[in-house]
Amino acid sequence: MVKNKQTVKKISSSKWKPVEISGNLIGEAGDFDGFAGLEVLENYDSSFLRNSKQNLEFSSSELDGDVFDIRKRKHDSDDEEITLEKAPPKKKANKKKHAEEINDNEHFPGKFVLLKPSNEENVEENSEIRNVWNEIGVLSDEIIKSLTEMNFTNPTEIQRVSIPVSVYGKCDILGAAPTGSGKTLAFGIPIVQSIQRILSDNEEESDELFSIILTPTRELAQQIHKHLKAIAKYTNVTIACIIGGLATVKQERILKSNPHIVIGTPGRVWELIQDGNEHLQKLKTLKYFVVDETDRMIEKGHFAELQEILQMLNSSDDTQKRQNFVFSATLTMVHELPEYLRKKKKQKSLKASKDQRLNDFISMFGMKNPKVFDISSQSGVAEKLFEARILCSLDEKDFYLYYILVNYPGRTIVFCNSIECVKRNSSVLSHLNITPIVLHGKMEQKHRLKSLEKFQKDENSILLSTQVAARGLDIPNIQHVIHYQVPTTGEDYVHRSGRTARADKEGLSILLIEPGEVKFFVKLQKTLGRNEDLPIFPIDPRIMKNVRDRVRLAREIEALDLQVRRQNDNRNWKKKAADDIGILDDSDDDSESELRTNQFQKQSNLMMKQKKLALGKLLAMEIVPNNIESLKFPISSSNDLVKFETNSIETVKSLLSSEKQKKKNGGIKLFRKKKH
Ligand SMILES: Nc1ncnc2c1ncn2[C@@H]1O[C@H](COP(=O)(O)OP(=O)(O)OP(=O)(O)O)[C@@H](O)[C@H]1O
Repeated sequence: MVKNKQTVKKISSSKWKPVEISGNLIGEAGDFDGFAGLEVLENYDSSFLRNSKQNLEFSSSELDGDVFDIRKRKHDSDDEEITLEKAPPKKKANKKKHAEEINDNEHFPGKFVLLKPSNEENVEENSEIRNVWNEIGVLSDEIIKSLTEMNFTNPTEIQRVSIPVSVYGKCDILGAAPTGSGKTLAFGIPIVQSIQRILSDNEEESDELFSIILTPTRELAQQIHKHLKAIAKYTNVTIACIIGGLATVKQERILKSNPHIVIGTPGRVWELIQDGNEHLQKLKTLKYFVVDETDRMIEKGHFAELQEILQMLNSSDDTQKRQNFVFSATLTMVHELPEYLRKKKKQKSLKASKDQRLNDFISMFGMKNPKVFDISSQSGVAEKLFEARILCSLDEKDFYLYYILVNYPGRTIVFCNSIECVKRNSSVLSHLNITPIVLHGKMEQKHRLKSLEKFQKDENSILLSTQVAARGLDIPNIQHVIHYQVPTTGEDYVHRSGRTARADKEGLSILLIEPGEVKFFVKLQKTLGRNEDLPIFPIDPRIMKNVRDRVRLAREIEALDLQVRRQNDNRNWKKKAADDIGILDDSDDDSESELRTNQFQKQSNLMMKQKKLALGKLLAMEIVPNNIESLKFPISSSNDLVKFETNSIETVKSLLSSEKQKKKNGGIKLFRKKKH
């Protein structure tokens, strides 16, 4: 009967208690075809399985034999069996309220049972969703209730594989999964559930600091705060957000209420620790530590404070009890090491291997029992992301940007590499009656938040942003991401593009490349391990003529506007300087220059007025000529005829299908990323 005895490590009886496991778990138990119950049992947290009387009776009787066949009971046709030591007889459980009677000898004969907090009233109404989520482990009713409310009927892939190991195994987790694949809840659910469990064990209210979650941007911290509050809505787990740019006093007040989870940016968290904040001093006994977007967090600019926090954490005696979560879409992306790490490691090679990279994280975070889940796609980007590019001169970038924005409505983010570029594009687009929302790191925090709020309200809004919006932001239904400039690293490209095509939706990323940026594009493709070019986004030349006329006028207006602004600034500066040192501004030279300035301004204003009038006329006309839909246009890459589509994703799809057809016929390469 027992065929696989030797494949199972003996588990000491003192550690063994029953767990109901349905569905597959991922771990190291390769011998069991992905069924990782054993790994879980080896590492499980004993507090998780405090038994009620009924459970004890059940477990004792069920384990009253030397062989316990988890697998057979799940899959009757399988003949593989698993040997476990029998459970020792137990004393009666003392906290009955905590142990829900989900084990039922009749319904689950022979199943191990995991105990969890009870909330009977929700059981029925959520049973369907519960069943699906229970495939990966038993979540509390309160969490199931939240998931139901959020309409999250299934765990995502990263949640499915990592939650059981986090919850049962209490392992440190290194998780790499595509953008928009639900990594937040992959660490959020286990943490909230574990704290909920501890709290219900302790009957009294707890003022412990259980978890700190660090993120690279303030907006991301706030988003995670909102997300975790939603999942913890029906639990008594309390969560606070501590970020820079907001009043410290207010945040200190929040910390006085001793939240169980603190989410924040490393700068502000470290500042408050240094200021001796009482609650944050409990950091040394932290149970769950998360560094989201970890690869970004170890880059210059964030690393200093994170390192301080890590030093404090790792110097504690309780380090071994801490569970660490390290997540990013680009965690395992092999890239050039930052210079300071290279120096530290005295490494000549610019590239770190994937293993080296993971080992760096493991030692940096003092992980003792790490499990790696790398489910990132081969192409590095989200599964449903369509990608395209446009190669053009620097001067033409504005034309193509406007072309896309005006022809393809839908929520769009345009990424620029600098604040200056964001400001300049914002001015040009405003003259074209497109009012983009602006976001960059030099804006006041409250304006940053307002920008994001505004962006989320209008389904056709356009956000012009620097890198600050690249990571983690989860804004629903973003149709396009336009890279106005080529991002300087593969990671930046993946994260920027990842603002669209989230949570199983389709999205499109378009790169605008000028000749000077080709080298960056090639580097980026290399980092992403690609050897095929991206498809060229089809541009209808019949529309381009109108686009050029409009954009040229808008740029001329912008240039005049800029000159006038500069002159005004200059005049104000001179006046202020004269006032400051008490000089009267009435010399002949000064009045002559003043006269010249006034004259120039008058002329500029007049020209501006004329140009605005001309532009107004153009803007009042249709940009897409009549009957355009009925006539196809040739695309520059192949001279094939393409139909003008009003949906950008459909445009790329139809292009891809014709490329595919050609490839079938032995023609050119197919550019679309391959599924792995
Ligand atoms: N199980 C689920 N079912 C449906 N939607 C989900 C599920 N889990 C998370 N989501 C939703 O998917 C979206 C993306 O999740 P999340 O922001 O956690 O992605 P991410 O993997 O962290 O992305 P990024 O790498 O860009 O930070 C969110 O809107 C989230 O609410």
